[in-house]
Amino acid sequence: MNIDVDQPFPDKADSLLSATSIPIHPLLTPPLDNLQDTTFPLIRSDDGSVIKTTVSAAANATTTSASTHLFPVKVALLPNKGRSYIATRKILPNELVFVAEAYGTTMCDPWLDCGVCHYCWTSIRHNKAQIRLSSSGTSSRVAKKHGAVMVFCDETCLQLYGPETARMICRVEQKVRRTWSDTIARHWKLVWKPIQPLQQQQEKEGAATVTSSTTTVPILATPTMLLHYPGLIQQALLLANTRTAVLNLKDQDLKCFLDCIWNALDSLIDEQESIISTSGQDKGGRKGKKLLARSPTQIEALFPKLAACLLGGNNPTLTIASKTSDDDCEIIRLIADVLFRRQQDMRVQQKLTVAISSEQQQQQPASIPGEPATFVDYCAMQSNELVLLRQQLSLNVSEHSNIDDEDGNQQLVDSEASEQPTKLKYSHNNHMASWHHLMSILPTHLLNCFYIYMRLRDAFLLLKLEDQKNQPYADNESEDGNSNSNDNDSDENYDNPESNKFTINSMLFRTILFAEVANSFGIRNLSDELQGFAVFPKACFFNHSCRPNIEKKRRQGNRARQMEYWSTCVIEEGEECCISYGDISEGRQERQARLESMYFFKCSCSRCVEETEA
Ligand SMILES: C[S@@+](CC[C@H](N)C(=O)[O-])C[C@H]1O[C@@H](n2cnc3c(N)ncnc32)[C@H](O)[C@@H]1O
Repeated sequence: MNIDVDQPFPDKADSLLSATSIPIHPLLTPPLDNLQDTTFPLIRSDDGSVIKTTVSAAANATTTSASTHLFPVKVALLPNKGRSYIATRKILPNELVFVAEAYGTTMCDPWLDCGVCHYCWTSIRHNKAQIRLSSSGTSSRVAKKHGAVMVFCDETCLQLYGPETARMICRVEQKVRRTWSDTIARHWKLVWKPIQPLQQQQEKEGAATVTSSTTTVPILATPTMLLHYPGLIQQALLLANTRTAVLNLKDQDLKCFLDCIWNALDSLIDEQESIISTSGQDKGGRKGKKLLARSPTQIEALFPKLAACLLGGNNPTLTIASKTSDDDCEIIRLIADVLFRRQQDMRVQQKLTVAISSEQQQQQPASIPGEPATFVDYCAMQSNELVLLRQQLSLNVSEHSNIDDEDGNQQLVDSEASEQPTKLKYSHNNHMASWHHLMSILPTHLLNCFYIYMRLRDAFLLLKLEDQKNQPYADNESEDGNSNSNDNDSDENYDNPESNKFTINSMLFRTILFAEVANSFGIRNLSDELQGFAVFPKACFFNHSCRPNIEKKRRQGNRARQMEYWSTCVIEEGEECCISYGDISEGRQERQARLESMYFFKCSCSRCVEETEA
């Protein structure tokens, strides 16, 4: 697999954080208080109890910046393995070398309301604090059974988790869990309103070309036009129009191909959403007047209809009123959790920017090991989007070989794809034919990602409308219905701040989703049952070894949201510190096959190298 592990997403982090000015809820990120009452290094006896505390001179000397120097590991770049933790000094057996805090977490459905705390994942014994939203208004049996509920040991755990985040996740869940209505969606007519005809725009701005790493591709649209779906669909098809061609794309081109498709999907969704929310413009054509011309039932049917129209024809497993999949809800909860925590980070960042002068800011280290993770750390994790797509494509490229011609040459199934840009006439139907061709060459897993994204966008739209209904322009409209606002008002002035929290685009969605893939840790109880999963961005630099020298353990009590990393043997200074990703008792071939299919890499640990040589 040819993914560039040395250059994952980090460059995106800053732009994602600053991209929007979404208001955020209060800071509720728990402090890593364990660091204050723990002296390092800890030495653990064989039975697990801490028997000896020897504080090294180096650790003693650094009393100022809490965790910076406490952990005897640092991130280094290793050949063929990307980033990894290495020891900064000799580590003795049974030392606690690292503690990581979970950032995004989600509970598996069966555990939602069965006495496991959403914050610390331990069984709730005594008190119980709950965030529960009424399940009224939803006809889903699943929603009625579970409702939208999150339970916590007590107020402390709830506060540490964040009551606002919990409430918002419950609201999202409630919307996601309702069944999409087949009947209403069937009668709902989508209105396709091109923002600007393609040909007109091209004539005005002239055609251009872009050089990808393999080919020179004519750009069918200028940068402004790239925001609209016809140009994006054409662009993607010019890069690859068969499964084999997609599989053969170099990483950079494959990313470009995916960007085009996701942006086209965004454009198609945005167009429909904007028709719904701006069709009631006032006489002056003022933007942002959310006078809804559609009935709530029609609005509810928008996304089911869109999903059927954009994905249905090519995904036999998808029907309009697809049953709520528990798996979908689990990942949606995780994405919502990360999204809302990102907003907390933005609040903190804003505060920091005010409090710290720019000179001081330059002195701040980018990321301190052991400090609570932020969205920037989340983005720094390796994204597995490309490698996952390649895996899924190669799995079923042979099943769909009829899409390629007999010689394996690329075949333009859709005649429009071969047309010259200047001859193109704007026709929504033509573009939809190209779109459906694109969908037909993508693996089902990617269509499912689109589906999850649409369910999330749908839930967010409904929540925004719900909030708007509760606060209908009270501040902006006088009794006679005329606006009191001046012309400089931005769109945001019409929005309720709460609604602004329900904002996502495909870039953010992909960043969160594909960093989670193969980077999250399963959360298990003492009986080894999977309760949920969580992402520990700072622990994600522990590479795998089939002969690990680090063992991970969940902390106990209400620190169970933290993961501890203990040495299992002597680790010399500069040596790589590795955990094992799952079972290592199998033979070499089984181990390697599992690692490749689950984590997308060929293991190059010392044991695998030795066994291969032998
Ligand atoms: C959780 S990440 C670990 C951090 C990663 N090295 C990075 O730079 O972000 C897992 C990825 O690290 C690489 N990796 C981990 N263990 C490895 C090993 N034993 N051999 C080769 N690559 C490994 C693989 O690319 C794998 O997908």
